[in-house]
Amino acid sequence: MERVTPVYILSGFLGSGKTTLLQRLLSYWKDNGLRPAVIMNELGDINLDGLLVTEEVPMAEMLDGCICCTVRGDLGLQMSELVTQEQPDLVIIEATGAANPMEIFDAVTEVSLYLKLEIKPMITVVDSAYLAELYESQKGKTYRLMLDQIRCGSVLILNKVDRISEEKREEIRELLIKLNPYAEIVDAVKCDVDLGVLLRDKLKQHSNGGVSSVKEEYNLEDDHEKCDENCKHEHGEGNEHHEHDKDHHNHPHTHVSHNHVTVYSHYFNGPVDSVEFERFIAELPREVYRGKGVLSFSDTASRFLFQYAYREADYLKIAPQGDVPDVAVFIGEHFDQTLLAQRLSDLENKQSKA
Ligand SMILES: Nc1nc2c(ncn2[C@@H]2O[C@H](COP(=O)(O)OP(=O)(O)OP(=O)(O)O)[C@@H](O)[C@H]2O)c(=O)[nH]1
Repeated sequence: MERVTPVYILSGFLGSGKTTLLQRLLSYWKDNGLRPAVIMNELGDINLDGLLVTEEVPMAEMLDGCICCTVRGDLGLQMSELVTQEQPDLVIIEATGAANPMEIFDAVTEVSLYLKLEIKPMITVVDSAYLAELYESQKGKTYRLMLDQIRCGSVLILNKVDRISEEKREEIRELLIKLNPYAEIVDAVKCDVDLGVLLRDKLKQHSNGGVSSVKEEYNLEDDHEKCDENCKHEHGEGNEHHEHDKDHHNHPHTHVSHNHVTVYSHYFNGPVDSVEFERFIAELPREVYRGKGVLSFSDTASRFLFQYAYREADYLKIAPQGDVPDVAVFIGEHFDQTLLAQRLSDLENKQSKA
């Protein structure tokens, strides 16, 4: 009998903790004798999150665009290569934090028309601190996207509760219940949740979902028009996304646009001073809400994976395999990319003169 491959989808805003959860899920499945495969989608042209996934996990990359619109057409090919060549026990898709969740469901459902897939209900990771802030003003595209991601999740991981008060946590929990009364809500720090319970009980009840049943269950409107609008915008005149050189080693600065979302990648010519870089990160404009990269610092021998999410920075020592350039990717809404480029070039120049 032809095997059916379960597909899990991880949704959640940029920097909410999807990769953190992915790492936990992969170890859990491995400990339980299963062989998962991963599809990673990144808005930028480099897969930095993939550096955190061990080499034995088969992985397909969908870079330089969003699974819900610009690179949507690649999903079928990536999925079919993974499923036929690797024959994994399951596939997990980490969408970009900017992805419209209904469009991801639609894209996976299209693929399931010709590949035997069991589409598992969506897991949405919620950045409780960021949501708490946006809830105050209750406006903006980021806020609306977060709400859509919450409405589509069957399990909502209320992550980063270490960053909010007990009182706020209750407020946000109530908001989640109001937005999505069907979902299981699990509070977490660093997505540390009981995965046995999550996968065995909480996700089981909605399995065999797929886009139509999820839509019926949650009474969701079809968002196609909205996405088409995004796509038109992306393919419109003057969009650098289709013009830039795919070979990042020859092209130091790239930028794409996911409607309101701006991505800027900076490839470094050499090491920079760690203190100066930390200062640069601390002074990032508020419109930049996500940053990640691999860096060599002139004042330390190691290389670092740096993370910046909702004004919190984190540096992890790494020794990446293969040819990984020094790069920093910044994601935000309408921020001034030339200013960032200038400041980073200044850091590089200062270093080369030192
Ligand atoms: N304070 C705090 N930080 C967290 C928590 N969970 C994750 N982080 C940090 O948040 C940053 C982003 O986490 P990721 O797991 O990479 O987030 P993501 O959703 O995969 O990010 P994108 O792929 O860019 O959308 C990292 O520096 C994590 O260490 C948490 O519960 N509390």
